[in-house]
Amino acid sequence: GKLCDLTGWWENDLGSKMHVLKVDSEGNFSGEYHTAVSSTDKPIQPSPLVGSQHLDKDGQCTFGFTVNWKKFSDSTAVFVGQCFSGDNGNEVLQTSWLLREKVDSLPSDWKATRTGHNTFIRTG
Ligand SMILES: O=C(CCCC[C@@H]1SC[C@@H]2NC(=O)N[C@@H]21)Nc1ccc([N+](=O)[O-])cc1
Repeated sequence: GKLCDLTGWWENDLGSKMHVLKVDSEGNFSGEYHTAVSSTDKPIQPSPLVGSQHLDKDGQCTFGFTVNWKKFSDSTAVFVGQCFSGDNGNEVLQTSWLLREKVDSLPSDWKATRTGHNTFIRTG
């Protein structure tokens, strides 16, 4: 089957958009994350992402990437997931994420990490 190459534009169930610029021969990639939601009241800005994927021939590769929200919030998200080719050939990315916000002190560390999941499909 075809290689699962994450290059391109993706949209998730929250309406966030991800642009993967280029996947190199090692599976490393970079891009930009345009989140549709945030828990900071600062204006949302596109934020850089870096990640890596497997380049399996069956097209159902696993991957991970990190988003640094440096432009508008002192927090970091990591996503891990797998690409699945639907029956109609459409690719779906099933992901889980951890979102770490910066907290003021160690006693607040317990409440600093959120987790969730997002599904992404390619945008036209
Ligand atoms: O809000 C933020 C930065 C934006 C996070 C967007 C998350 S990433 C996982 C999920 N999937 C998406 O597409 N979008 C959401 N950081 C932040 C978090 C917490 C606090 N806080 O003060 O609690 C402040 C800023």
